[in-house]
Amino acid sequence: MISIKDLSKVFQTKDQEVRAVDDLSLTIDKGEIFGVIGYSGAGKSTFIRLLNRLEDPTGGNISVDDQDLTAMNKNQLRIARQEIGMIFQHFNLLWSRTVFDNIAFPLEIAGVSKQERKNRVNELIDLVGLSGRGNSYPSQLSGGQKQRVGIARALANNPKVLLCDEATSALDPETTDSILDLLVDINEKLGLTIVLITHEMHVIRKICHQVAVMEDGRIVEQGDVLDVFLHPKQKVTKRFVDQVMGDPEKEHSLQLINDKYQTGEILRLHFVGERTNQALISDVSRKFEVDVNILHGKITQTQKGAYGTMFVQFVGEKNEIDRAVQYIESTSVEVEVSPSV
Ligand SMILES: Nc1ncnc2c1ncn2[C@@H]1O[C@H](COP(=O)(O)OP(=O)(O)OP(=O)(O)O)[C@@H](O)[C@H]1O
Repeated sequence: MISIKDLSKVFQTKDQEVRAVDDLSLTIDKGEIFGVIGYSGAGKSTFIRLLNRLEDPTGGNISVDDQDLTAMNKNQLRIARQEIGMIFQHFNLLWSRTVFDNIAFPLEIAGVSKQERKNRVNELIDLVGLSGRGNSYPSQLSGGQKQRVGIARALANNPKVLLCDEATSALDPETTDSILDLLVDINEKLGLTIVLITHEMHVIRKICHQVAVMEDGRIVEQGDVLDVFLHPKQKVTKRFVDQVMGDPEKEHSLQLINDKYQTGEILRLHFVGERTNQALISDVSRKFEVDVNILHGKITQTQKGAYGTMFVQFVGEKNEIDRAVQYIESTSVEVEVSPSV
């Protein structure tokens, strides 16, 4: 769907050359929610602006649906851009226009008739959950509502790709979640490919299928969100994973657990997929003669299922504990008995 090859952007300032994007290659599949995460200065904004040529590359190619964006002239680019919607951190709405007229704007530019515009805008207002607010002005809306207008406007021309430039960074955590839910909803309903940049791992965890970690203009790690969460390789990736998970073993030393709970058996459960912790724990207590105490842990949900670590204590006959452990081993949950410090 999107194929990026050897993409570079060099900014020439008075006294130095900045390689904001440095020889970057990436493939993004159709229908995917693809997140790029990095700290400030990593080159994320430059990267996403290159994807619709708001920024012209110094080198390399970008193809969307086998169309080479980098080879297009202005006129071809104008048409191609109708297939690529974009939303921004600070919404970029037209303040003197109503919600309705903001969303209608790209349709006016595309030469869509008045009646068709009206139908399409009303449809979009409903899709983003702003029914009844068509006549409001942006200044009368909350941050979350403004971003909903931004999303509706970006979707007006039925794009195949939606680019999100730190779309939730200006919003509080609850509003962030509702906007992220809306993006997932749109991705599922419309089969839209979404590329987002962020510095928040929470955003990646909650909605992305794939993640790329960016540092100094390059992708230093990339993969399935769950895989990257489970096996972060680079230091920078580990720091991002710690942002949402903390490190359960650091926070609560195993030694402490072992000292405190000396009866039964201590187990470390590692959730890596579909099963939720509640289902497994209640299954075990129902099926076997063991008491299960949850001691400590953190499980989080990603688009590909639950993941995280949990420490539990099983109390009961050794025989029953062994059977319960065998049962857990037959599931997707990894189990370690008497984990070492
Ligand atoms: N127009 C420009 N002229 C010169 N240097 C630039 C320009 N735009 C970006 N840069 C430089 O390119 C590098 C990458 O910047 P970019 O804004 O893409 O990073 P970022 O990861 O999006 O960070 P932030 O989230 O802080 O915007 C930085 O060193 C920045 O100073």
